[in-house]
Amino acid sequence: MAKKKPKTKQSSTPKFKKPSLKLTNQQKLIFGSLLIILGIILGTAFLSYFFTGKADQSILNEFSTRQAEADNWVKKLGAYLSDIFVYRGFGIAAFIFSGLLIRSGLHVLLDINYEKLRRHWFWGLYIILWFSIFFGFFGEKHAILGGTVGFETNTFLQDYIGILGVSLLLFFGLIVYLATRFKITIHSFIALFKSAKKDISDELKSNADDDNFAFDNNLTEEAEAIKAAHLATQKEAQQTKPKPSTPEPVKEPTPVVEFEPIAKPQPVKDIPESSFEVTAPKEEPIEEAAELKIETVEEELSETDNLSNKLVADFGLFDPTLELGKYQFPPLDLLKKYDNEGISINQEELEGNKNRIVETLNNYKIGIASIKATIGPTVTLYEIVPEAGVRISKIKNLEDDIALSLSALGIRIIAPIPGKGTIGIEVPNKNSTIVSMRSVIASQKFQKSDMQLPIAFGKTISNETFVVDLAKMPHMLMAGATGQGKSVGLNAVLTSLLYKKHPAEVKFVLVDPKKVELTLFNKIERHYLAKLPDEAEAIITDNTKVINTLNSLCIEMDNRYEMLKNALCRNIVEYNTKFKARKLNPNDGHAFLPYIVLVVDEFADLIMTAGKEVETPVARLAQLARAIGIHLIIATQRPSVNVITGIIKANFPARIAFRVTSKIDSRTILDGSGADQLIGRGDMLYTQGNELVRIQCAFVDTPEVERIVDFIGAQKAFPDAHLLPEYVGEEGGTNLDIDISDRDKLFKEAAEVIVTAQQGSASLLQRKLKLGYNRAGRLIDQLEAAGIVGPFEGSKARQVLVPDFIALEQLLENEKNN
Ligand SMILES: Nc1ncnc2c1ncn2[C@@H]1O[C@H](COP(=O)(O)OP(=O)(O)OP(=O)(O)O)[C@@H](O)[C@H]1O
Repeated sequence: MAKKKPKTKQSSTPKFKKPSLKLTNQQKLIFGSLLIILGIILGTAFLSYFFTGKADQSILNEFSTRQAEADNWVKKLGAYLSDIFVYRGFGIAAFIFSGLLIRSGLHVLLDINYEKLRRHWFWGLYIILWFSIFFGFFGEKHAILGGTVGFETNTFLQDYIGILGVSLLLFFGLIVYLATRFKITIHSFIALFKSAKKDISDELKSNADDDNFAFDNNLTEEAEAIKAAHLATQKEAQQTKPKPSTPEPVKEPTPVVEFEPIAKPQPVKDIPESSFEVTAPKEEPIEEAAELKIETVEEELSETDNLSNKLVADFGLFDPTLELGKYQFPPLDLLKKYDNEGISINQEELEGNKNRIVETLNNYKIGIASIKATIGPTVTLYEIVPEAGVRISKIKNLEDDIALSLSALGIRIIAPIPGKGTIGIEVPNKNSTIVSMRSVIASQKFQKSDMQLPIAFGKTISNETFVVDLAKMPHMLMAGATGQGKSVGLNAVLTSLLYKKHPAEVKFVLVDPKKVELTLFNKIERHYLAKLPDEAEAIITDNTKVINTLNSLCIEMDNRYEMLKNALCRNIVEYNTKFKARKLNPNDGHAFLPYIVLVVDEFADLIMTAGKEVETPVARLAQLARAIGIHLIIATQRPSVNVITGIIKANFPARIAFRVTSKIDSRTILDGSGADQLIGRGDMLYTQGNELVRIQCAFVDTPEVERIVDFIGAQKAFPDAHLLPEYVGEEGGTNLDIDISDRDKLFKEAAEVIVTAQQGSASLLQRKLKLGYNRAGRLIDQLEAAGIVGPFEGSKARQVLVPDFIALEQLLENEKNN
């Protein structure tokens, strides 16, 4: 705000301003329609000139004589204007003037961006001149084609550079036009030839899908080239091998929608002064300010936008689901209906419980002003308003007494209920009802949700379906003693995503040390799972492989951040939207990014066996991965502090607790008690940092999951699971042919340190070069790859294979020459 520009203009360029912006709506209507009418008059006159031009020649000198009559459809004015624009001017290219006028009228009428209009005029005049000079070649016989300007300019140029020179000049002009206007590059031509070659071979192989080809034939050349690149990258992104047959089903082109430029963050210096001026809050209405700001940003973006708009107009938005275009989501029928679904109210039980609560509280001299019951699937919430003057802590302390009087497990007192001003007592129902997965998936709330990664967990105490967005959580910690519903909870999460997300949009990395819980999902490996390259199984059951996978996810995260940075996007949603709008070129390394959900079923086991090696990448992912679409779900039976360490806890704001056995466990997971008072069988507490919500988790049984994965597994899949980046562990040792260009900047210095000390240890590098362990370790790997140190020898330092500096210099020199 403080930076808002004072009214004084700086001495710099009083640049070409846009005065017409201030037209009122009435003025816009008048001026816009005038321009359109002028354009039509001009077009009609020009057209008529081709038929009546000769006849009208005689009256050109009698413009002021009223009796002289012209044959032109727009009479004397038409004849006169046509003579100037067509005959004396630019020949048939003069029609472009009429087009430009009509376009200008539309811009004024519809208040479309004026900057764009300026460009249209510029390029319009450029084309007029180009065509006029080009047709000047035929000027002697057909003067009307190029007009006098075209003919004269052409012959003038010919006098100096000859026919060949003029032709080459025109060709150059064409290249300038295509390259500047449509951003055509030599690569697009190459891609075009490649795609044309591929098209021909495809056509030879199968003549099917006439529609697609008909559509393809309509494509402009450069658009086709980029489409080819898009399709190629789409496949690459899915790590597919080239498929021999079956041409991709191409979507119907969608109608062009007037584009809305996405405001990119701009370096301050690039924003012209005017945009600061208009954002001054007091002086300008908000819409006006926004409009102008968009314009200035657009100036920069316009060329890319032009191309992407054109591509979108030609092919529609990029559709990541196209490769599995015929994929069908699992139908609801695969999920089971339960008989005891739906809440049945047992009036007697309600009354009984109410009376007992009132009695117990009365026994302790606590009066109640009112009491109200809300019946949920497993528990009923009694909300009481105590009489004035009753201390809340007094009621809270009576938890055990109330439990005793009600002779029920799992009583929880919420005092007070946040935001309600009442005290809640949750009492389990005698006959709990099952919340079926089917009912929550079928709910409007889930079906209509527009969340990125919606998860239908179950139902709240007021019997509402509870749907949350995993993308917003952004990571989830799940704890619960054995047999309390964790695995069912994980299945509910996965099922929700399977019902809502296309295989191209989300990928799971499943870690299941118990080896049984998630095995079922093997069937959808090529649809939904992600794995390390060269791994046979996508579901990870071996702890050492988990470490590699986690590190590989870290690499994926870094790669994605790089892509986002290059695309000037802040998160995956912006990035994917931009990619779909074809504003990001796959040739620049861009690709559609699916969400990645990492599910670890037994985290305690992992931490016990691998400790820091697991904790570090998990913490790193949890801290950083939210913006780039990697989300973690970690489940554990033992929510003790050495499993859920401080750093992990701090980065998992969303927590789910099923029943745990002790208050301490409850505190570890929820930062408070409550989980120890749950009744099990899917009864859970959910928190996302603030209040606790009690939920009955939806029940999805193994046969149901089996039916779903069978249904998906039977459909056409990607050729392989989604491949994560390769990660070579410290003991990996196999992938030592590290590229010279990928070497650490300190490689040479490190080599000198090692050779001087004749001792190949990472800790030496850490000390001498002041490096972290990871970087020092990487350097040692690179030194091994270069043959400067020997292989890993356990606790001993590695052998140094280069005796002195001179040998080292020689070795490095030789490397360069190879
Ligand atoms: N939401 C639910 N509704 C009804 N019953 C449930 C629900 N969740 C779990 N159960 C019951 O509890 C049993 C155990 O659940 P589950 O296998 O999910 O436990 P778990 O916490 O994963 O145990 P473990 O850690 O030993 O694998 C289920 O077989 C089922 O009978």
